[in-house]
Amino acid sequence: MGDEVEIKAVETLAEDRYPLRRYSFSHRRRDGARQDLRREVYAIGPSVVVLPLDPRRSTVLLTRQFRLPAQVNGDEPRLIEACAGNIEQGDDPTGTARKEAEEEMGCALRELREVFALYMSPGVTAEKLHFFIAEYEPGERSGEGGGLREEGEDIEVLELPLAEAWAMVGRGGIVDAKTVLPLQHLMLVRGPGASSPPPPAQP
Ligand SMILES: Nc1nc2c(ncn2[C@@H]2O[C@H](COP(=O)(O)OP(=O)(O)O[C@H]3O[C@H](CO)[C@@H](O)[C@H](O)[C@@H]3O)[C@@H](O)[C@H]2O)c(=O)[nH]1
Ligand SMILES: [Mg+2]
Repeated sequence: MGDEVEIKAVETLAEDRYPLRRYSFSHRRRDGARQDLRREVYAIGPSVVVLPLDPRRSTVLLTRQFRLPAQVNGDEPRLIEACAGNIEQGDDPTGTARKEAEEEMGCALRELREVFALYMSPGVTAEKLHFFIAEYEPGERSGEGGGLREEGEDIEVLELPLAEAWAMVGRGGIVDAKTVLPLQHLMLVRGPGASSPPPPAQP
């Protein structure tokens, strides 16, 4: 990078859950000219996304929770999502994936495998998401899930056949990118799996 980017000033515009910072900087354009710019960055640290799969029945565990930005947009606000959470200082991605799966879905994870780490909105936020595929057993629950009530979480747990979850993406029933990506990954690497739907089961 060399002298391509020079940060000149950083202001914190807001600091509640995460800091919102304004950077004044100059950078070198491809034609060699220097340009001064100001950009705001929502300084969210790394997070995890975890999609648990029962490989025998080809089902996945998902969550449903209220999301204010969808409400503000006039969309259905109770979004179906893969379990996700921010990595707290001192924690690592794998530990956070296990903790979030327990808190949000009451799910004890077996095999846990990171498949990719992606920026979801790099024009706006520094947040990078570590995506995990995990395995779970339908009978093994560590708790009720639901999230942390004291933090305002009210999370419903859904168990769906992978093929049905993927069909919902096509119908617009799943509109969250961090959920579509691991579902698509599973469809690519293993296909829909079990051909007959599993019996209804509470995860
Ligand atoms: N006080 C306060 N609390 C907040 C705010 N926003 C969220 N929270 C609380 O902070 C916790 C966030 O829970 P996580 O499980 O860590 O995050 P998430 O809401 O599931 O969102 C995850 O996915 C997003 C992508 O879709 C990510 O952008 C996000 O960083 C995180 O990884 C929840 O208890 C929520 O109520 C806020 O503005 N103020
Ligand atoms: Mg969460």
